[in-house]
Amino acid sequence: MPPNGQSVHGGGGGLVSPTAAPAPSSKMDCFLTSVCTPLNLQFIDVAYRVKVERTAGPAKEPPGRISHSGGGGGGLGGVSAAVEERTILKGITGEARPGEVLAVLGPSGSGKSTLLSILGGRLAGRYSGTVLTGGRAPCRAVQRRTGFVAQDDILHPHLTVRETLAFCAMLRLPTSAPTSAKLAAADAVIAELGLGACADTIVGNAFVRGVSGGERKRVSIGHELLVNPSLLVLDEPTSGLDSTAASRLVATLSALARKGRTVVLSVHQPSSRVYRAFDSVLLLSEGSCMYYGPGRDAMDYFASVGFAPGFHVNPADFMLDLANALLRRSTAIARRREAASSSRCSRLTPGSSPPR
Ligand SMILES: Nc1ncnc2c1ncn2[C@@H]1O[C@H](COP(=O)(O)OP(=O)(O)OP(=O)(O)O)[C@@H](O)[C@H]1O
Repeated sequence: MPPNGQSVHGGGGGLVSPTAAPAPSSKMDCFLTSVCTPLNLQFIDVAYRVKVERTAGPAKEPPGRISHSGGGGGGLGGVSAAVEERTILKGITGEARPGEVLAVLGPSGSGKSTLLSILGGRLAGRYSGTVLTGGRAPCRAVQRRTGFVAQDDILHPHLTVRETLAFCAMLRLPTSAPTSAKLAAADAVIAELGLGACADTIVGNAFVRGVSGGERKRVSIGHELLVNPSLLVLDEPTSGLDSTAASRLVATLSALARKGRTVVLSVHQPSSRVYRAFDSVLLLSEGSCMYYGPGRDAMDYFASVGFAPGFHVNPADFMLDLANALLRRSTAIARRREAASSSRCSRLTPGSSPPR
């Protein structure tokens, strides 16, 4: 069911008809003010599968020797490769609303980045299910109003924060806009993200000392903020930050959301202070949704289905423990199944010694 009972258009990647959000009154309005067009994001039954090659075969050659088998069973050294399908996301449904922060939580490998890539329009046409922005399939105009902050940023280490954002403004804002307006947009973003104190410090990297980790993340967010996005998608924006810096960053993102933006972020292990800033939470475990709803209701939900912690815990820690426990259980079951099927296979392989 689509959230809020809204009508669903299309499927198979969710591209139906191109429809833009209402245009700003003048071309530069959207870049120089903090007002943006609200954009509701819905995702319905989103699944993502990949084909993975699984190599199997004798591989009994002495080390350092390459055997050239002439076809049949294919591959080097008689190693055969079987292609199998792996489901990374299994029917994920939810909604992110303007003015709110939706956090995607889950253990490593649970599918957070994949889901965010889909919601950020980076895997268009490669997933099944439906993604709707403003009730319709995402179009180019919506993509232009979507900011995507990847986990690993690429910033020039020798430019200052101001130079970085000014350079980005020159590249990303319309060519018709005057240079002074672009520089003003960069300054507006510096002010909005609280980067004033380090505006003239170089960004730096592992070899050149520059701004702090938290400031660096803000610069990456500033890159996207320059186009005043209605939808801001951030993959692990708090990774590598201490809890104070993480909390400050999430407070900034929350403030950006309160101005009418839709903010979706993934986070690995938030502190309880950070968790409180999330309006909605989606908990993933092995590509399945374990919980989707208001962050403040998550503990009550898990208590209602028989999982209540015996003492006061950070809700995020508790939810990740549950997701990890599920992961360990299903991994153990998969291993047992695999062991059972390989024992059956070896019984069937001609010439193989019987299993002991
Ligand atoms: N194209 C692909 N081919 C094969 N496996 C993939 C592909 N894309 C993702 N995966 C696998 O899907 C799983 C989910 O990956 P994803 O990066 O979304 O997880 P994550 O929750 O963001 O992890 P982390 O917190 O460690 O970044 C991982 O096991 C990953 O190896």
